[in-house]
Amino acid sequence: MNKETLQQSMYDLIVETSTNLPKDVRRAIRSAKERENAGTRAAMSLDTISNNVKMADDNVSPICQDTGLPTFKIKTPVGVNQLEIKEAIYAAMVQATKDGKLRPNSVDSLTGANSGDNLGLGTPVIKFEQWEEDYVDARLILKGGGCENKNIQYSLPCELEGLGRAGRDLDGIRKCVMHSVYQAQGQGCSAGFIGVGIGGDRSSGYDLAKAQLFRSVDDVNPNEDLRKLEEYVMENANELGIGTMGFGGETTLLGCKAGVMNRIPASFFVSVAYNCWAFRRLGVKLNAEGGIAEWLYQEGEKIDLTQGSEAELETAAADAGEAPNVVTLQAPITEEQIRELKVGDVVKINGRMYTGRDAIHKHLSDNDAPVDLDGQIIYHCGPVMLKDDEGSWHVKAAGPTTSIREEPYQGDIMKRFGIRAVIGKGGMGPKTLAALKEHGGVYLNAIGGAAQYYADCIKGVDGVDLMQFGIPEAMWHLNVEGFTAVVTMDSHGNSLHEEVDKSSLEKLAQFKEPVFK
Ligand SMILES: O=C(O)C[C@H](O)C(=O)O
Ligand code: SF4
Repeated sequence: MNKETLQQSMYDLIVETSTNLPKDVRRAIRSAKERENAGTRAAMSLDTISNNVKMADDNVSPICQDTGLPTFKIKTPVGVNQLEIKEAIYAAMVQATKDGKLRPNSVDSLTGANSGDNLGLGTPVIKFEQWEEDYVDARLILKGGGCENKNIQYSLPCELEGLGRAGRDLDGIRKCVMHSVYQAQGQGCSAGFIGVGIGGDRSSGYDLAKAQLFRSVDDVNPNEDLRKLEEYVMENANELGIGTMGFGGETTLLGCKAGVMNRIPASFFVSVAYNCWAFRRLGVKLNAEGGIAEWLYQEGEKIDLTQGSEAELETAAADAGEAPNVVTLQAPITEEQIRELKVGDVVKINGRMYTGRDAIHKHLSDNDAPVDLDGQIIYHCGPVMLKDDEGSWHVKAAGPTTSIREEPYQGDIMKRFGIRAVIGKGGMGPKTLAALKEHGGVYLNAIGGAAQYYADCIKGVDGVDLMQFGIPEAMWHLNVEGFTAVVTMDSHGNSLHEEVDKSSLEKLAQFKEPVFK
């Protein structure tokens, strides 16, 4: 294979995967849109997601700012030099990072240092397999961290909330899979896709689960039992009412694929890999020179998800038929302004906000803030940023990150620094809810994965602090216009997340009775 050609193919695979949602995934999202009633929060979120998918495609920019842990699966004929392919992938990763198609995402687990180019111990993941065909098949998945954190592994038999005993049989497996969807709530940017691995050990079980994510969304499982399981889960998981982003709604799951392998007598694992709606996985067949001969997962027409969608965030109703209260906020915000906000209100933000995620929250818990945060807004976000030749920073992608990781710190930090609003996704827990009430704060849920949509609202980067934490973790000072999010936790003790969790658990309990005997 020609070195340059191969490297270009790997680069194209990375860029396409990051920026262009596959056709099978688009089909699944379109069906979800068709099921949601116009005017609901779920329909509104799906419209934002649809716009975002189109913007990413048009701008050739990341669909979601979290370009994940890139995982390559490569099948090679006997005699092909796998080391050459590895080198080409490494070089393509570095280039794609420089070009803002990937976020620098490889972090030293002990020191926290970001390698800056996506290379490092264990990153990217490249798995090779030999096969009898005479061409190379290269596939890539960019699976982000929020959904990865919602993966779950069950060891049968076990007791499950809502569902009771899950035994060592197909019905026990069914219960685990239903539970896996419930426990993810909106935090993995639902509606999601799940890969289920039945059997194996703890590591091969997860590998099998993840391998299912390389199946086409609309294929049919050739194993009769697994086909029934997949169909059952698709039909019933959507009854849980978790909905897009966990806002409640008709579609919670967009795909379910299960695979099976043998186990040893003592172990019986059911492993579930959860993937967000931003299901970025593509593949190519290579020719003898290393050029792209064919793209995979691209059968059928390419759906423009924005076609036929009209609802905008601000016109969407909190409940069908009822227009939401739309409030414009500009920092510094007063306690009175915050106390007026209620769950379901739509907020449009103009002016300044500061990004802060994991490293910043830990830092602020025992250090002073680099800026005055009194009355200010914190955005849980790790953007993709590029510096131009003049040294100015530009936002390439900037959606929210999962807020629950900041639960141990958030309440204390808000009170200590006088922060009035935090924006993120997936909601937060009781400690933050109590702090919002006591201090007069609000939690705003942005649409997870809508990184282009939000990047477009950011009109300028006014500064940056704590760059030592790396690009995704630094505190960026952003100037925004019309940045839209929904109040999901208010200062009166109300939490939409708590409500949806409670009602979905009640619904989960309806699936307690045996189905597969
Ligand atoms: O790291 C991020 O930017 C987001 C992450 O994928 C998440 O879902 O929390
Ligand atoms: S922010 Fe949401 S859409 Fe993006 S990688 Fe994380 S889970 Fe996926």
